[in-house]
Amino acid sequence: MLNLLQMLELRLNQTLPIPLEPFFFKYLLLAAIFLIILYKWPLYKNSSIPPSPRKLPIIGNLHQLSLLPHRSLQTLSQRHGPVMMLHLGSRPVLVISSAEAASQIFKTHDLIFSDKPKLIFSEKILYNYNDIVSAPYGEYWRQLRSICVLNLLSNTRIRSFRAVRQEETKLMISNILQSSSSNSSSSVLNLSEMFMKLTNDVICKVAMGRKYSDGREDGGKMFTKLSGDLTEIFTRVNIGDYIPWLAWFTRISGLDAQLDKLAKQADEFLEMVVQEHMDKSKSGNDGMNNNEDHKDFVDVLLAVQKENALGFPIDRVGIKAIILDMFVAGTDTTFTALEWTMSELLRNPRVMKKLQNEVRGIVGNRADVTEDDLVGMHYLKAVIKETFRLHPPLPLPGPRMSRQDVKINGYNIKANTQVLVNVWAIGRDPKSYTNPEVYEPERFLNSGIDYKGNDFELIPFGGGRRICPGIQFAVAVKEIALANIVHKFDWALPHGTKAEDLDMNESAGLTAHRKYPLKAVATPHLGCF
Ligand code: HEM
Repeated sequence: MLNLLQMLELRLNQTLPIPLEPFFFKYLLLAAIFLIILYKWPLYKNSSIPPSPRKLPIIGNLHQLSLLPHRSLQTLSQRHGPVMMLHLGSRPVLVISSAEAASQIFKTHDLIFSDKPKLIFSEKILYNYNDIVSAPYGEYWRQLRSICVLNLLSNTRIRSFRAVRQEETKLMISNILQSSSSNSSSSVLNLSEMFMKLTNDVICKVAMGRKYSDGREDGGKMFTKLSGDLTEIFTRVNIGDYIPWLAWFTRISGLDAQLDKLAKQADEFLEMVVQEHMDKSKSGNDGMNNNEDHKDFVDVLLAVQKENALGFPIDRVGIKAIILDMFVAGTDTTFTALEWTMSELLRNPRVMKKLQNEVRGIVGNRADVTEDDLVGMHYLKAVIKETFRLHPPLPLPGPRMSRQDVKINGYNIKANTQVLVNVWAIGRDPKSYTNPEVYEPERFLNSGIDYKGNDFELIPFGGGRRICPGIQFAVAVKEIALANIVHKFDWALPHGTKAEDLDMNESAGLTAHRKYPLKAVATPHLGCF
């Protein structure tokens, strides 16, 4: 080292017009080394703040995120650890990538992390944070959530919609049967489209009393356009949410105007739905809706409003915001879950066969699988868990926010820090699962691990007090659809595509759909029709 310094000193003295004092030279060199170390040295050498990849001025770490941020974040966390601090623009964002660290967010410090940050999407579309998904933690959120949990998504209410699930599944099965018996190219089914229609129809019927997917004049067209636009807008990142002084970009990029237009369309549609329900109720023309079992969500919410049943008022905006939440949070996620499950089954014929054996063993040649049959289908439940593990529909759920300073893994986290829990990376963590990249439902057969928020290695629905209230709703739709599909048909990929060649890429956006729709060919199973 000393020799190297002396050589450098000699070299510089030969190059520069004035000779350097040896004393000055050494200090110059030491300063340079110090600066290099400071630049190279990761921030986490300061043990009180979480490790952090090197950031650039202004954009912070934004350049390190790809269109599939859960994958880029997994790679970064493999270098920097399961508790890592990024800067998205000027915004510090804590990224959590292990079950242990997630338990600190969702359990140990759940109350501190129960807030949501302000994002332009929520402001414009979700009634200025007046819905459940984006409301700040506090009394208003608690009230809406309790309406949702007690009145809309309770076990009793979910059970009461059993007939809707069965009926819509039956319709899907008859559409599959129709296509499969034609010998034309239409016998290749677009399963993604079918699953989307199924979940949309179930949620429309349950929430608003009827389907809107038929494209009819009275709301159908409006709804179809609205749900397409909502899905599209989820793929857009608003740079102004991360670099506040670039908020003007939201305006010139057209996003601002697009959000305003979408918000107006959504409100017009919901206003029409609520008004229709009120008119029916006034005219006494709401048919069976006096029967608690046949009430849709709008009926229930109007009754809660009228009777002040929960001891606090709920206004019209609150009602519309809750109904909108059911779509925004419920349709895309549930359909995506079905899409990935069927993709994995087509890619893993061994698992498909084993599942078919279980379902056919229980149901036999009866025409329909009923919800009572599902109780004994343990392999089906393992298949669903394994798919949630590898393909959580929300790989990186919307951020939470810390409400006060707190310590995570010994690191100081300041109040108002956004937190992203990388659910996708947690499901593939080799510390929690052996051969994590392999699709193997058997791993859940003799395991108590569930997705209801207590086992942090499997958290597709999040955790803590803001855990998804729609778990049962989503799983009920998924189980009955899946069991019927594998019971009644044998499945193959189109045009002789080999199972291992099925494209499994994800699309960009908050919900990770398949990048390309899932297409397959169905052959009716003898004796099931
Ligand atoms: C497979 C389907 C679904 C998945 C994977 C899913 C996942 C999630 C996740 C990850 C969260 C955020 C939780 C957190 O921050 O910890 C959430 C919140 C929420 N979900 Fe779901 N969800 C699904 C279906 C549904 C359905 C069917 C509904 C309603 C009908 C629903 C309604 C909600 C609501 C209202 C919230 C906000 C809860 C709050 O902030 O208090 N979800 N969901």
